[in-house]
Amino acid sequence: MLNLQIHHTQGRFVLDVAFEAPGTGVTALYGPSGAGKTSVVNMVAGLLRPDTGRICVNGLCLFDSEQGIDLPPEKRRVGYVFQEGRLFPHLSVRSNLTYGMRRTPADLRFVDFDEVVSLLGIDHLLARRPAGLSGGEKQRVAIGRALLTSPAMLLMDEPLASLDAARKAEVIPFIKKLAGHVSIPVLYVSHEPAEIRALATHMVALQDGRVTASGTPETLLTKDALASPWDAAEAAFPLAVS
Ligand SMILES: Nc1ncnc2c1ncn2[C@@H]1O[C@H](COP(=O)(O)OP(=O)(O)OP(=O)(O)O)[C@@H](O)[C@H]1O
Repeated sequence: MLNLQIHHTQGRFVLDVAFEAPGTGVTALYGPSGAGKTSVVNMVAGLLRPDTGRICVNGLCLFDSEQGIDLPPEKRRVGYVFQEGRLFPHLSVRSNLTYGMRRTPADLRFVDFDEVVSLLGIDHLLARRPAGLSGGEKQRVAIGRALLTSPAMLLMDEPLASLDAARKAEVIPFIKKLAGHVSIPVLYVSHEPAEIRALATHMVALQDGRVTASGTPETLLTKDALASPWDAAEAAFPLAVS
């Protein structure tokens, strides 16, 4: 189970978020630009410190302001996949993959190199450098690198945002397969309903720094349940720029 309850003020933006999500499978963090999705993910990763609150993953507390717990990022055992992969350009795909694995103590490793390479279909890419990969291939390698640290949780912040529709369709089945393969929670930021329907078993909708809904994509991604705040925001945008 992921239990999160945070309060944080950054500039004029107030984040007041609380939700529970399953301890395995993909939970989508859904909402329009500026809702606070990346801030939440960065707080789980330990890159941003909430003013107050509590963040626990499957019984391990990463942050608890009342108890004075604030684990540094390297102690949180969280794998992070960013929008644009951020692979090391000077290293081969194999060395990119083994980078995090080598930094994880042997007794904490539960993910096997060959297993991940086969799961993500990247065996034929191992000798190449990132510059010689397509966008979809780069993201599959970035996912493999994060997974090979044997994380207690995987954070994915719009990992498909830089890809076109065909590349997205190529990567989604791999993410789905890996989420079914490992028993850790995956927190997946997206503002695309189709992506969420394809991948997530649970979703949390954010708007203006608050949770507006939490439940299954099937129940929440209906026009009545979620469309109105989005439609209103999107309808206002063209007026604002005209
Ligand atoms: N360091 C900061 N100081 C002040 N405000 C900030 C800071 N970082 C983020 N914000 C504000 O916090 C709000 C939430 O930002 P965040 O990046 O978490 O949203 P998001 O939902 O991930 O958006 P997007 O989908 O565009 O990435 C925004 O209004 C942003 O301008």
